[in-house]
Amino acid sequence: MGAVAGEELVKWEKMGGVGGHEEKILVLVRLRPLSEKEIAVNEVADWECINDTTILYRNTLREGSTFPSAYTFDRVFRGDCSTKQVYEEGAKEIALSVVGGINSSIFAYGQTSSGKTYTMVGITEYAVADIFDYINKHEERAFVLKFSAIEIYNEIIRDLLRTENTSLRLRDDPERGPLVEKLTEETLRDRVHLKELLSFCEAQRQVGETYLNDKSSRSHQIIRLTIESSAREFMDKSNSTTLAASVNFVDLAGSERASQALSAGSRLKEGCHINRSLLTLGTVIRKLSKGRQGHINYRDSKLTRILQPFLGGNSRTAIICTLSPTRSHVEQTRNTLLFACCAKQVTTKAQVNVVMSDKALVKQLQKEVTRLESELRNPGLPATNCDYAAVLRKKNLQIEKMEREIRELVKQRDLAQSRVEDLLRMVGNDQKSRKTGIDNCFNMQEMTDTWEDDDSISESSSIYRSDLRITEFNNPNYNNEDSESSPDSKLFPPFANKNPDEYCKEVQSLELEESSRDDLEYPDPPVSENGVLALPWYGEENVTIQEIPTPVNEDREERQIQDNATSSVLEQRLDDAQLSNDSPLASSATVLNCRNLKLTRSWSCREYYTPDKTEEMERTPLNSFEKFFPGRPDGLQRKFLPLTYDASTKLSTNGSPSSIGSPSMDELRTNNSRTYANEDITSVQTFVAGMKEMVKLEYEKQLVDDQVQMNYFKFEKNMKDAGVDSMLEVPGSPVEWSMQFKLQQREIVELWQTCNVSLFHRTYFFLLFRGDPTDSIYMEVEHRRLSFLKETFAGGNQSLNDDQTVTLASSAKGVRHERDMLVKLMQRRLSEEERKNLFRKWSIALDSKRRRKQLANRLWSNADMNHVAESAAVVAKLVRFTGQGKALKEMFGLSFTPQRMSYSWRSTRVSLF
Ligand SMILES: Nc1ncnc2c1ncn2[C@@H]1O[C@H](COP(=O)(O)OP(=O)(O)OP(=O)(O)O)[C@@H](O)[C@H]1O
Repeated sequence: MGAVAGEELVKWEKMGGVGGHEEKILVLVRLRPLSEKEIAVNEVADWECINDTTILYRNTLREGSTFPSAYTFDRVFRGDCSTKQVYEEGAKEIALSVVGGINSSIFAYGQTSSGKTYTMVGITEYAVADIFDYINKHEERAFVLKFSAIEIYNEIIRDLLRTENTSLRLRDDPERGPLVEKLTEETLRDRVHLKELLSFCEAQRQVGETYLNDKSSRSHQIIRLTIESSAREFMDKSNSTTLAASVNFVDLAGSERASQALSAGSRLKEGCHINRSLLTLGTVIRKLSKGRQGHINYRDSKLTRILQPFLGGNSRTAIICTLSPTRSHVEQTRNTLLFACCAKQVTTKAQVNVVMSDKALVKQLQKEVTRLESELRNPGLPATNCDYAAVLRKKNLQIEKMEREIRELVKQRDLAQSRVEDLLRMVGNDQKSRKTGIDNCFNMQEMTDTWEDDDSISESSSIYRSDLRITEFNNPNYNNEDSESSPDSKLFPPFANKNPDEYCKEVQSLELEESSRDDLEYPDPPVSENGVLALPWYGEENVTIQEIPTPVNEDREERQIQDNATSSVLEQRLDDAQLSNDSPLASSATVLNCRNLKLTRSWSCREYYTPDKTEEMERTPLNSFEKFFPGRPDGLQRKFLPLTYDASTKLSTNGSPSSIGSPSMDELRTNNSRTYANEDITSVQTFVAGMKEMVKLEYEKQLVDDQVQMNYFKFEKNMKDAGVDSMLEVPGSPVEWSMQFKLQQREIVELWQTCNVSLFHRTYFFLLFRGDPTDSIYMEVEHRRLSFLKETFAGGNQSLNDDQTVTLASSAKGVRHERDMLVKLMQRRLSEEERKNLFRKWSIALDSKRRRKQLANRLWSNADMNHVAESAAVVAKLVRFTGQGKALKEMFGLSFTPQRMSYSWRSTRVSLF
């Protein structure tokens, strides 16, 4: 035996020694034989150990039970096995770990009368005997054995070495774990002394007679033997160490059913406490078996608090589950087996507990004091070699910290940079949209190619083409009803009644492209195969629903912005432009040529440069605003109409309906000789000034990339100086911005309503700008634009839209036409069921007439926000608009005038909104 313990110690030291070693709890099952009493009443034994590890329930088939019939454990012992065998073949290895400085615990768990006490008494005796044998055989070591014993009776801790019935307190020691205060700890003199103490404890323990057990233990008993050992050779030496560990023999009280134990009175109360604490133990074991995740309720009972270190901590643990074989106890037996199954999964991490001698401790502390003193004397210098390691560690920590800071700063810089780019892009895209509108320069052939491909994937297609119709509805001769009967109207009703001389050219190309399509009535916008809305005015960030592709067949060389331009050229051009601002009649020669700008990252230029499509454009004198449009390359001049910006300007009207949508550069065209009289002109001027700063900054950004953040602040300042600060102000707190957004959104909705703005535009805008802080600038622009429009209409004036004037009446007519289109889209794009659902939702009687018309008329009919949201959802569904994409947002651009996004395709003008 001594050899076993010695080998055990060596093994444990090899396995990790002081560092600890994880292992599962050893689970043993012991089946007791039928008692005489049970045999007398013809009880049947339903359990059988079929081998050394498996126990079988024999009546599963008969009962048709859903419980498993066989259970496997580390070791099972049949009824005829002796306790000695159980000890030798199961618990011994664990119990004797204690002599090697490793804590160990042997539990007995099972229902009442299953044989726990019977087993534990034997196990304790054998273990103690082996321990003493070991001690006797290892005279080279000096051993000190201490004995203590407690019982937990009705949740009260009692010292079993004392006769008085005093309740002991339990406290948590930070180093030693749970401690029972004032517990008697006897130092053992010899084996006889231990036997006496064991007998004394047995006598002290609460035992009572129940129906199931004449001597039923009514408490949980924990006997602890603490063993300290030191090598005699080193005992008086400074480097002597002591191994110290405890072995716990735990005889739990047995779970019982009051009905079966026929307990009453104090027995019943005891039974309640026993069951409750065992339930907690079961819960703890179950949680531990799942890997110690979450809170483990050790503190729910004194038993689990005390056992905590032995259940999942620094201890080797064996649990002996004792079973009664009788059929009448089958349920309790199964519960015990389930507990055993959980216990099998629990791991503990035992370690060799080395205790330093006082002398060794003093010596080590003295060494530490010397080191600290030396450090104090030479604060800058490491006192010893080991200090170098400390200094190195410190430096490494500093380096790590600095690296973290650098990473953070880089992140901040990138953030600032992207913000600058966003702002520039917003301003730039506004220019782009204007430029696109003016220049008709995008590659419409590509567009056509893509939009021919797939109708099903076109998201906002109907808007695109529907707006084509809207534009053409500007023709006062157009008659919607008549168009139905016209063959041409099947293709493009808006064109049907146009004067052929006027429209023939415009329609021709569309007809050619569209004639093969089946559903030409509402042609879709350019969409690539992957669902990309191919609106080329986005250049690198081509307008997409899901993604942003690079335009196909892009003439890179032509688009490439010249890299050799200098800052002075840029400045000169800006000055020229400024000059032109002062002189509206400045010649086209002063137009900024973005190709000459050294703006390699200037999306505002290269994305629009498609000279091949604009060759026929005429060069005309430009107004100051146009001249400041940096995206215009040489040769892209086209015939500009005079800028009509003055709200008070009366223009001739042709009475053509037009819904008002997003602004375009077209409406900035005005007579060069016209004076800028109203305050909005100031906005344009300041915008121009801001643009100048923006271009400058773009240039600077390239030169001093690392100073992006500084440029950003400069940019902001310049824009502020230029009078557009309010538009660029980043909203304050999220709450503040949220409130501001909601307010502004409400006002915009009201203005849309007042100004008869295109329903499609409303839908797009409403779905795109949902309150992201970066939306603030778009919200502001939209608000200003609509306010201006409202004023214009209120003064009885007209606004110039494209080459047609827009009045409140014409806008209303445009909206009416949109509603007509929605009616048709409902028929085409919604199933009957979907339509019915919509009618129900919008309270339209299913048997009423012109239901689609009714619904279309209700959409966007008031400014209630719920109504608005629902209207937008319906329109979006009809036009297949998903409302995603930053690029789409940018499509709205920055503008200060009422305008439409107009694009031309060959000679055909197409309006987006
Ligand atoms: N393996 C066994 N072989 C023979 N007799 C046994 C065995 N196990 C238990 N017994 C007998 O069964 C009876 C009950 O045993 P024991 O008191 O140890 O049960 P227990 O589980 O401790 O019960 P309780 O929880 O009520 O204290 C005793 O008379 C005991 O001698």
